[in-house]
Amino acid sequence: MAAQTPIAFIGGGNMAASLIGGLVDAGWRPDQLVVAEPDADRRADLTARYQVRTTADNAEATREAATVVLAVKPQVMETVALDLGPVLREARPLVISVAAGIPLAKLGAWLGMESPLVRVMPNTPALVGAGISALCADAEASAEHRDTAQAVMQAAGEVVWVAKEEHMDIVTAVSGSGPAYFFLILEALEEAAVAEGLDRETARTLAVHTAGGAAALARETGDPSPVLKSRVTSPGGTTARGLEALERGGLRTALMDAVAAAARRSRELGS
Ligand SMILES: NC(=O)C1=CN([C@@H]2O[C@H](COP(=O)(O)OP(=O)(O)OC[C@H]3O[C@@H](n4cnc5c(N)ncnc54)[C@H](OP(=O)(O)O)[C@@H]3O)[C@@H](O)[C@H]2O)C=CC1
Ligand SMILES: O=C(O)[C@@H]1CCC=N1
Repeated sequence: MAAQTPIAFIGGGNMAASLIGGLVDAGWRPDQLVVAEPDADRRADLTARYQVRTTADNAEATREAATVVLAVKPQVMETVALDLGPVLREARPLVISVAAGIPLAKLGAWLGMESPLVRVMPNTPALVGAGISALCADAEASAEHRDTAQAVMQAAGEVVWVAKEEHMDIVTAVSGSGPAYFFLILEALEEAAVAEGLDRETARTLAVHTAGGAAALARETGDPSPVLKSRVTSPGGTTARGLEALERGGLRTALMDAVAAAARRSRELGS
């Protein structure tokens, strides 16, 4: 049967919704997307927000698709993949998994097919076209499959290819989970400003624009982080005192621990 719906999402949770929002914003027509999701409220919400078609039936969504994005939790991936295997083996769409930790070989064994499979680690800024996705594919994936996966993910932001699949656990800990680290910093900065006497709206505006501005400066100049940091830090000034307090408080070590812990969890999810 000819593929009528280019992309089916299996699982319509937070990550799928972020990708769908990014794709629709980037010009994908809602009728090119279908979402299989067990929760009726969630299905209604996705249709209301993005006008995409939804179904509770994973196999039905899969049969129509040229590309299938597996966006369920790693803990339910085995069940979902074992169920969908026969349909996927017959329809032969490109399968993209966004699940943390699950290696391609394991997914392939559950599905009963080795290829075409692409493993992707996206992040939620995909919703506003500002995501970054790391991709890796097995040796069997053709250039066409890689190009298709890249085109889908590029609609939601930047992409990087990762040569060694084992590095996907580190990617997950840095850019997959990373938005949450920055949101924690934003939350703390906002609270601190309010505690010092600023109104909340002004505090939030300052915190969000400062984070966005710092990221834009790093991206557009390409200058190393220590150099950018030193340009903010006037000798004997305010920033030096602030940075001293952050180092004393262990922010650097805490971030290193966070990435190590998240990468460890990714490996656990895949074992
Ligand atoms: N959130 C993020 O920032 C990122 C997440 N990911 C990956 O994306 C995947 C989804 O994560 P996330 O969106 O956060 O999780 P969510 O729980 O928000 O989404 C998963 C969705 O899948 C649904 N679901 C459960 N069982 C099935 C099933 N058998 N068939 C179809 N759908 C099902 C869930 O429904 P119900 O709630 O009713 O169980 C839920 O709506 C994970 O593998 C995660 O590792 C990757 C990168 C970033
Ligand atoms: O928290 C998680 O497990 C997922 C993977 C990366 C971001 N969210």
